[in-house]
Amino acid sequence: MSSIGIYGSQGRMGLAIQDILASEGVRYAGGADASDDPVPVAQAADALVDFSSPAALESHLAAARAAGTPIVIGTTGINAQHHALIDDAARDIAVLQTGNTSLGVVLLARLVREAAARLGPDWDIEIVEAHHRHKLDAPSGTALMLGEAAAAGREVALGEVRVADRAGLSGARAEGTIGFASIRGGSIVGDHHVIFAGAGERIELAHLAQERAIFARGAVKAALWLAKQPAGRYTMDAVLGL
Ligand SMILES: NC(=O)C1=CN([C@@H]2O[C@H](COP(=O)(O)OP(=O)(O)OC[C@H]3O[C@@H](n4cnc5c(N)ncnc54)[C@H](OP(=O)(O)O)[C@@H]3O)[C@@H](O)[C@H]2O)C=CC1
Ligand SMILES: O=C(O)C1=N[C@H](C(=O)O)C[C@H](O)C1
Repeated sequence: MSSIGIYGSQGRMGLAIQDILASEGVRYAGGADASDDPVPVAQAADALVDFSSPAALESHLAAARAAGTPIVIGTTGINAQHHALIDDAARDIAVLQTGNTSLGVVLLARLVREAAARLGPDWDIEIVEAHHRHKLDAPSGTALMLGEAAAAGREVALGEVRVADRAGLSGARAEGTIGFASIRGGSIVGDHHVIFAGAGERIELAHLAQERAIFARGAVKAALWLAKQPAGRYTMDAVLGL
């Protein structure tokens, strides 16, 4: 039986993953949280999942690398420096980083890329996400992932067209930009709408998460798949065979 260790084990996602391990036929190798040493769990597990904090990413990657244990990074709010750390670790171990582990969102990103490629820049792209009141980062990792998909469809770099703040006298919308808006409230698990607004018509592609178990199942599936891969950086598309 394969075993999985969890960084962020006592958080919302950590507990959701622990809830489903037995039914997925997986052994729990233990977890680590803010005040714990990440090394023992890395040594005990066949694969790790990280749903904790960007501040912990460097030490979690170092522990996984030292133990030679593959790791799924689900933590969001990560920046270019974090991505460089992930690329570096992926020279020695298998690492999968994703803003969303659900099958539905991975497929949605495909559809967004396709729509963005077929609709010209006169179709404005806006991404609206809604999450629970406890979420720390914005835009969500998923919104950024969908933005990357839209930008890839248009063959532009997201960093050059991204607009995340329209407070104040922001002026008319610049053609070709991709806008982001974030809503926070109550217990919303995670909603994402990608709006393609044309002249006189609009297309909306959306994913509505109704329970955290969808992310937990995807994370476990990814970890079991990753445990069999050689060193390298992977995405959920590969896990799901898309
Ligand atoms: N990719 C995906 O599909 C999904 C990603 N997420 C992302 O996962 C992350 C966690 O979300 P969620 O479970 O809701 O958050 P929670 O705040 O509920 O849990 C975070 C957990 O991480 C631990 N933690 C915080 N800081 C550190 C640290 N420095 N070192 C080790 N552990 C730490 C906390 O431990 P302590 O309590 O001791 O501080 C806590 O157990 C977020 O970034 C979120 O956006 C969430 C859902 C799906
Ligand atoms: O913090 C959350 O809860 C979630 N975070 C991820 C994100 O930032 O996109 C995934 C999911 O939407 C839930």
